Amino acid sequence: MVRYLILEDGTVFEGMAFGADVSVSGEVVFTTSMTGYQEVMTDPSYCGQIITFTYPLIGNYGMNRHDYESINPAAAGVIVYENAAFPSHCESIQGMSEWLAAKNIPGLYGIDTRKLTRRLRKQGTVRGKLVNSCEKAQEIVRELNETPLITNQVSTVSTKTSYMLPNIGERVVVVDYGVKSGMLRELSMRQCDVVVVPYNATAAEILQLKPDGVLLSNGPGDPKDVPDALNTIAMLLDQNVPILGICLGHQLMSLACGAETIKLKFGHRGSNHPVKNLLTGKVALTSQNHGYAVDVESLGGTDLVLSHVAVNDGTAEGVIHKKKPAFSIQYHPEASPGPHDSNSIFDEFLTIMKTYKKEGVAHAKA
Ligand SMILES: NC(=O)CC[C@H](N)C(=O)O
Repeated sequence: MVRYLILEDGTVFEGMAFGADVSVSGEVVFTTSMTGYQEVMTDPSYCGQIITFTYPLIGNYGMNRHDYESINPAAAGVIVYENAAFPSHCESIQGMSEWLAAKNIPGLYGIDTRKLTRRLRKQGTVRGKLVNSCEKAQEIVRELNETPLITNQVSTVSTKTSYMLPNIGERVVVVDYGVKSGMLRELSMRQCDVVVVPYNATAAEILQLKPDGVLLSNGPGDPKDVPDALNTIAMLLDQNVPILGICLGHQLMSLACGAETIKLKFGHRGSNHPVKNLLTGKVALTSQNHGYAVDVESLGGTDLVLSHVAVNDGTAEGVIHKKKPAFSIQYHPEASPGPHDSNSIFDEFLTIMKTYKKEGVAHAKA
């Protein structure tokens, strides 16, 4: 069956349908990851977006039981060049198309994904719609131009109630803005006693859980769409609670400290983005998925120091608080299938929590 991608500027790509038979609109983005499509498609940070894979063959090892970043995917749609119709892997339990159909996500294959990607790089990310007929293309283009991007993604993907992943180590409260299960896995592997709370949990509710540290998770959309989080984070900083912010969590912590965020032209999505640690001079390859970034210029008047930069475009990739036990990074140290260069970020967080616990600082005012 034929399927089309219609962009807000009127461009039409004709390809073939796979996955669910529904039409969706969303922000069209591209990822350069060569593997890990199951993790990408289930990462809640893609909520409302149509993901284009630049790697030409996707779906070849099927879908397995383990590689979910969330059980209910939030991505709007998927675009690939070739969709492997006959996956082969001993752990595969389902083909990608079957899985997408079950999750009500439409897919488009057989279009020139290089052409689409070049367009997104040139023009920046655009709104688009996946449809089975382009008869009403003009109407669709008008609709795309008149409808703003959705802004409620965090409340859509965040947990509605708190839950625990009990263990014997440090108590970490994870504020779920759209948390990837990989982050919880990294904390559990380090025996952290994890409590996950909804995105709108108040500072009082978080402090009542007596955290040794707070992890501000990744999540979808514009950080400025979650204004209530800023006050909560500022109060946690004020109480000297050790904080690690990742991706959206990093952007929110930066905003809470008075910095600004900007929208990137076409974002960073892929698993080989080089990041330079300005403190050690070392470069790590990282997995990334973000469309916004902390504005380097805006850090000047704040208590934040720029700790990491993207080698490709010089944008901010991490900050450290000058006076509080808090730091945050834009990339994904928990990345699965990798790279694992930055996995030690979780160990650093653990060290900070242990130090503060020993010195009794974290609970001093709680
Ligand atoms: N992975 C994330 O947390 C992404 C953060 C934010 N939604 C952005 O696109 O920049």
